[in-house]
Amino acid sequence: MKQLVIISGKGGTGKTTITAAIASMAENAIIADCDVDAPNLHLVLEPEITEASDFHGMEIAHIDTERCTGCNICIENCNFDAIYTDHSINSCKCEGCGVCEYVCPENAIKMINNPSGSVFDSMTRYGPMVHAELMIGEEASGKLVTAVKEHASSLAGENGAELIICDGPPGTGCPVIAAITGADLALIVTEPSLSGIHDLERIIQVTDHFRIPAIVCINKYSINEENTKQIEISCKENGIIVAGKLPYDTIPNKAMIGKKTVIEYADNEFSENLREIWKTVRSELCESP
Ligand SMILES: Nc1ncnc2c1ncn2[C@@H]1O[C@H](COP(=O)(O)OP(=O)(O)OP(=O)(O)O)[C@@H](O)[C@H]1O
Ligand code: SF4
Ligand code: SF4
Repeated sequence: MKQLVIISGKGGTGKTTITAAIASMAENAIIADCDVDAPNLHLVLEPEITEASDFHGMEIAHIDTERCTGCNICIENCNFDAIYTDHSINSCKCEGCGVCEYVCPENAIKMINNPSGSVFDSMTRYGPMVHAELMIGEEASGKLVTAVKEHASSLAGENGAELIICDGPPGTGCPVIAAITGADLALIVTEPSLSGIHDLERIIQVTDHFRIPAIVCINKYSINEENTKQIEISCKENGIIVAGKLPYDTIPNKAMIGKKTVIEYADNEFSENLREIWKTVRSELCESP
């Protein structure tokens, strides 16, 4: 079984548009929305949830009021002002450091699991999908990405799937690292804006560092053909394959509004370009060790 992750560095370059299109062309695949901070693949693929499970990001403190003598040592030692004067915990402020549990002379504090999101196993018209949501204000999205990928792997095992397609998060931080971990290939969707080029360089440093083979797709290339050329030259110099280019077009927006993938929405040059990109991605996946 192979794992493809679609990432970009810069947000809004078209990862989800391209992931949804690939999901509609791939066969025998599991789709995983690893953009857990701002998931939107479900808007196009309209999954029906078959199972929901709680996600516990990090532990937070809990005070047993029966044991507590009110000495305030915990309040004095909490660096996050997370303990109220009535010795209850502000769950939004608690960082789960465990200092209060350590200093409490009455052993009145325990660290407990804090539900901070959900993972959903679902079914779409293109096969099983895993997605997730974080509760408002919750962090630990890297751990939630890992949970989504674990669910996707076990669904892949149950269904005998040959491929997991992960829509990755933007950026280069912890959630991205969680998303690319174990991937056989990263498809980097970039755009020829200055920030797109800058973030392309940064995300390639990340994939290089973790030794994940990467190829590039230049989306919205027509917004700046000079910069597009620059990206192509730089990829060539660095031995990175450019799987294809897509022009700026109204099709992706119209398709998204109609809850369709670009492949479902249009049968024209734009969708043909996407089919060619998928062919290249598939052959690179087959060649990955
Ligand atoms: N080739 C294109 N031409 C014009 N608009 C496009 C093109 N590709 C994508 N878009 C539009 O750009 C916007 C962002 O696309 P999309 O949501 O796929 O990006 P993303 O990288 O997944 O974003 P995020 O970082 O927020 O997850 C959407 O409105 C989409 O319709
Ligand atoms: S340190 Fe322990 S006993 Fe003291 S106020 Fe905090 S919870 Fe209560
Ligand atoms: S676990 Fe850390 S952050 Fe949370 S209440 Fe205790 S001392 Fe404060």
